[in-house]
Amino acid sequence: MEAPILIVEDERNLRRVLAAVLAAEGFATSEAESAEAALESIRQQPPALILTDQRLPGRSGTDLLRQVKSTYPEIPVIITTAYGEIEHAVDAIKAGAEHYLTKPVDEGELIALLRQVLGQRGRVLPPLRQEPRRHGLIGVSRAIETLLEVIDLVAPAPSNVLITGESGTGKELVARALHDASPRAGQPFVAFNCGAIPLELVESEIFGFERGAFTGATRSQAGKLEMAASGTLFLDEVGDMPLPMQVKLLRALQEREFTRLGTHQALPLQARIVAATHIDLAQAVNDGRFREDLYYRLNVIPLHIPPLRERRADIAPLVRHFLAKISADIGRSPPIAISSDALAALEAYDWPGNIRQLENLLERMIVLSRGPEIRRQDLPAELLGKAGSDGGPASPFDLPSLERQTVLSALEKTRFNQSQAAVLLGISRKQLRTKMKNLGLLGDHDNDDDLGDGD
Ligand SMILES: Nc1ncnc2c1ncn2[C@@H]1O[C@H](COP(=O)(O)OP(=O)(O)OP(=O)(O)O)[C@@H](O)[C@H]1O
Repeated sequence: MEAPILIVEDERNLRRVLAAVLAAEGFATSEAESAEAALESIRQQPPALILTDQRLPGRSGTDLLRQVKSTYPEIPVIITTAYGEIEHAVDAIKAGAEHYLTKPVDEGELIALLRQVLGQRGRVLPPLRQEPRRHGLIGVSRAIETLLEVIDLVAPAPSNVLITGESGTGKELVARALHDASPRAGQPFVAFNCGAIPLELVESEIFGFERGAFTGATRSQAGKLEMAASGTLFLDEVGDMPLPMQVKLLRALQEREFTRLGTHQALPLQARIVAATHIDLAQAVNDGRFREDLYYRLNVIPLHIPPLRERRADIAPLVRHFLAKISADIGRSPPIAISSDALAALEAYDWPGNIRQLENLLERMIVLSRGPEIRRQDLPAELLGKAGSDGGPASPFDLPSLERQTVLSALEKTRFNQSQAAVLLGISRKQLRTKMKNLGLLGDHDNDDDLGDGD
């Protein structure tokens, strides 16, 4: 589950209001009424971000900030100060706060700032609020319209769904949409990438384990199935699930119960399973790499998302959506525009990495661009086809993008767990951190110890 935003505020009503505002925007929250309570809460569950009032009983918000920065330097902190106490805000920024907000806090400003700070750290952000029926899925193509209709149709059913589509086509987004449109919306949505980690870990991650179940199991832990409760368990890259684990998952689905490793006590399986794969699972069944019986269990309702090149009508609305969203996330106002010939080039390109590639490219261009709009000549050569690669001046966006995208995508797939991302990339965690540093994905103050991992 996503790490929460920790709200530290001694005024109970204000704290509850802030929590409600953030929850309505889709953020998980936790609360503390003092610096001491906050430190305890951080020890138990490191938050994605801390939003703390400067004025607290006992130790101040700035004291809390200093303490957090010395032990958990990667956790961003936003301080709220009373109007007229700007000197506290200055102290806080000097002590390492990412930002400050003056009270009364403007809700829109707070949300925009949170999205910006968390987005910069690569956190998964809740989708921007959209008209309800579109579930955050941008697009005007027939394919998207059909997808939306099917989502509304199948969301209420308990049946398992198998989402297929190339990498970056929006499988996880669709899985979340299915969850949000279902009666399970109030329950957790838990995502798990089956391809990211070795067999022993897949099993303990999905089923959980009891203390002493294996060497190193120093405490009991609930698995993803248990965490999903009556919500949705999203099994990404299910085609990569090791065969022995497929057998165990099948048994759990058939018997509607499972056990944590190291115990015989059965727990009921209540979650809906939404699985996704970018490989041809039917082919994997033929090749003996995927169990046929499990395939049928998961594929009760198949949902296919076509690649972007087969629905080019969606490119322009997606570009407009990302230009506005990314500009807002990085605090760029007015949002950056795009020239019509640049847009035409984007519409003509084949997008092997689909929407994720489009989103990443636009982000890079917005961050690096100084002008008011993205022009055709700013686009990377590979996007302009042969005409672009004629030895003209190198585009400023032609950075070592492939490596960056590979690293980012591994991190995204593992929800920013660096150890798992390193396994995925086949390099050591240390090598990964060096790469991240070189690619500007790690701040200078990011520690080299184990605290660097995401949730
Ligand atoms: N129709 C859409 N409208 C808006 N954003 C989209 C759409 N489709 C995908 N995206 C965005 O594109 C990015 C990639 O989507 P997502 O992670 O869901 O893809 P995926 O198919 O699960 O990828 P992978 O197979 O690599 O895990 C996300 O940031 C997602 O929000």
